[in-house]
Amino acid sequence: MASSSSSSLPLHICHGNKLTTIINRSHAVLHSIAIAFLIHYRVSFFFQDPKTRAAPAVPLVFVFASELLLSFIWFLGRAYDWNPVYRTVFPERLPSDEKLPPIDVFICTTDPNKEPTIGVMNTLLSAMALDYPPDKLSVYLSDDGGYAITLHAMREAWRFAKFWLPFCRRFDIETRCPDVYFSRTNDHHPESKNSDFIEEKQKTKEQYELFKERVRRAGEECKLKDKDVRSASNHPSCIEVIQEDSKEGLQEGEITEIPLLVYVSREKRTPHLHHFKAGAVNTLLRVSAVLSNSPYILMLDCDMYCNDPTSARQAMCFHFDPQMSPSLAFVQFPQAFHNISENDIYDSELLQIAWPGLDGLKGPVLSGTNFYIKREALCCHSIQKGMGPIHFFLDIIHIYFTIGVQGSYYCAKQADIELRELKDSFGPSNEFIKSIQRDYNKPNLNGDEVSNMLLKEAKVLASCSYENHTKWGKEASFLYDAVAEDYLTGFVMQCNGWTSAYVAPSSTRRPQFLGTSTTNVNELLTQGIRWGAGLVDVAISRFSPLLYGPPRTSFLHSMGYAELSLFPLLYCLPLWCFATIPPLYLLNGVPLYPEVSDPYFSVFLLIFLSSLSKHLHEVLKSGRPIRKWINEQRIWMIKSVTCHLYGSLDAILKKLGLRKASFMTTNKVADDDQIELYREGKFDFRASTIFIVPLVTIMLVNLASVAGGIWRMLFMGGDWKKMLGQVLLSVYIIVMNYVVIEGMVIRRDKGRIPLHVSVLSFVFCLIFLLLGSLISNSLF
Ligand SMILES: O=c1ccn([C@@H]2O[C@H](COP(=O)(O)OP(=O)(O)O[C@H]3O[C@H](CO)[C@@H](O)[C@H](O)[C@H]3O)[C@@H](O)[C@H]2O)c(=O)[nH]1
Ligand SMILES: [Mn+2]
Repeated sequence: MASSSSSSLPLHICHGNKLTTIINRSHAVLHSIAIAFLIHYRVSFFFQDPKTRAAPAVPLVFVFASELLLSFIWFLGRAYDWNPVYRTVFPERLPSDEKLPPIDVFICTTDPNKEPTIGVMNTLLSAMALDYPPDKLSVYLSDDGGYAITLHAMREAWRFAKFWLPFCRRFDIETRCPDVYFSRTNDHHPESKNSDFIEEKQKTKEQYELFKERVRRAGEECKLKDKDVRSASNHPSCIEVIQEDSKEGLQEGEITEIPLLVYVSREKRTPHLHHFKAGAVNTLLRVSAVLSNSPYILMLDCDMYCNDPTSARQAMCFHFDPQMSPSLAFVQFPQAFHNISENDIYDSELLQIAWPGLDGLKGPVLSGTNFYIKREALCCHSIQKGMGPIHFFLDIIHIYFTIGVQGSYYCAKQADIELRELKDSFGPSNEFIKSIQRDYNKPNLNGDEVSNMLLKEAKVLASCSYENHTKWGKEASFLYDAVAEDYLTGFVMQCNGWTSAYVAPSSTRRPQFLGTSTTNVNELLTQGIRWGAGLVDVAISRFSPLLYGPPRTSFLHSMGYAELSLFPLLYCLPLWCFATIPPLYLLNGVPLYPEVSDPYFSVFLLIFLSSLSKHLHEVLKSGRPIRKWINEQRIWMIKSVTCHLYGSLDAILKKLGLRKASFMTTNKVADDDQIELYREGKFDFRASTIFIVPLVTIMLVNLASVAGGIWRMLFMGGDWKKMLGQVLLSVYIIVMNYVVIEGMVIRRDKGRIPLHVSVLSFVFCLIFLLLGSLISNSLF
């Protein structure tokens, strides 16, 4: 609990759920006992006389290893159940606007072909229209491709903002992303019948249409220009403060307060590593430090618009809490999406169990977007309490800069040493070093000398060689050691003593941010490779949570982080094993599980049902239907055997120096027939063969095994009691992934599985079963 400075009422409250915690902990105890029995059963098998064993040891080694891995990852995940907390905020209790601190908003974009410019501008406009004093808001757009269209569209967006912002403010509009607002057919605004409102709305809408048309036209012109002048991976830095070029559009005497708007395209040269989004954000961190230097930063992906304009005030409820604020690095809001269909076949709506779970331990994971972070925490990572040594150095630097050579010799010399140290960490820019100490500083950027000097400095800070031989990306700012820069940076900050908070919207509030999710198999799994690789990058790096976490952060907190970083790897191995080895032995009539009459059979069944029902409980508790549970199970299996395998491999190969890091940006453009398939709830199997072939092959292997197994029981005197475990496992796989069979043999539409993919998979399945049977028979 916290109390506001102006009243005794709390700005936010934090609550747990005792009953759920009791259920979770009891479940964990029972499940652990069952796992202990399982381990006992398997271990005693290996102590049996090899001549009298019912099954060969080799497949059982794989199966047992998989069972151990699954148990281990299950154990790590218990950290989320330990003490999940939920938070409620009361932004209306915040002190008056004058006391609110300034905020810089960072938005990243990289490729207008995958990230439509109008969408990016909508994100930008929604951020400019946040319910926050406009003079305390600065919006930066990082354009990693350096495209002329983006800069051009930004100037247009600025012009449109002169209509959009006053309209939103005057009528207190809730939906401040213009595209979403104007595409709604019914307006529930209390003044929707008021003629004044109708007129203003119509006028603003016309301006919006004009704005879109100008951007569209500019897009066509710029396409030609961009082609011959520059390339996305090779261009100089370009920084522009977008501001008034004419009085056009403004009525007599009308002044609109518009946040500072800055276009930043960092320099890119081919041999220089640019570190993708992390590199872009670090550039923004430096550039904004000399232009506005706000103590708080809101980070947004270009496809994540502000859906609740009060999110900044919600975040401030924590930053204004005197108890929490000194160590609080960031407030994270959930990643929710606007384009998810009702049946959500790709399980895009993230069930964020880890976030409240970690929030109750020390703080949730940083999710890359939708968070308000303290500049100091991001920039320096180390936590400075009161007059720590860094503050002392900074004070000396301050004296050095203010009194210069006339200062005492001692101070100057001491400052020299410290200045050199700071430059070693943060690079050679004096302006930047000064900004570390200086508070908020929004210069008047109206073409005067100061602004020219600052813009020149900003360009230096955005050059591709600026970070050479500094601590950028290594010890300060967004770290470069993993493609999941967000997860890694948040973890290291928390290991350095910072905390964080997670705020899901309460039932009466709207989601604070809404983004675009993947709506086809190819994008889903391509993104899954990057996420998988990014997380495993961390698991096998010097920051591996179980090794790096304790004693910097609690063991439970490290366990939670370890679960996230290890799950792609630790699920893909056992799932591949269960999808192939038990069915292969089922086909050959060799039991790998105890027979039905054996009491240990119930142990296996119990563990299986206990995991499923725990998951079902989580889904139902969050208010989702059973269908969500099925989707989650299915997508978990599909991702494990495809993208998480490739992602883990990618991370391992990078570690061995056999591959370079890459970041495939998600495509935010969807074509009509793809959207139609998605709305109908049909899988779009027009995806890379490397994704579909494993799925189809596994399905064929399991189908063949169940059919072969039943044949054996019926006609070859097989004992069903011994094989039931394997039959159940394969049937479960088949039932949960029925969509694959449907895509292979039933569907006739465009999104079905192409014949050649089925044929190729059939060949793989045949090879696996033949070779596998040969080997398994020779093992006896
Ligand atoms: O070289 C690059 C590559 C990407 N981006 C931007 O990074 C953002 C995220 O990229 P996207 O392709 O949309 O990836 P997602 O998988 O949707 O993003 C999720 O995963 C990322 C980590 O992989 C996080 O950084 C994001 O915040 C999180 O939303 C977008 O705004 C991009 O424009 C850059 O600025 N430069
Ligand atoms: Mn995205």
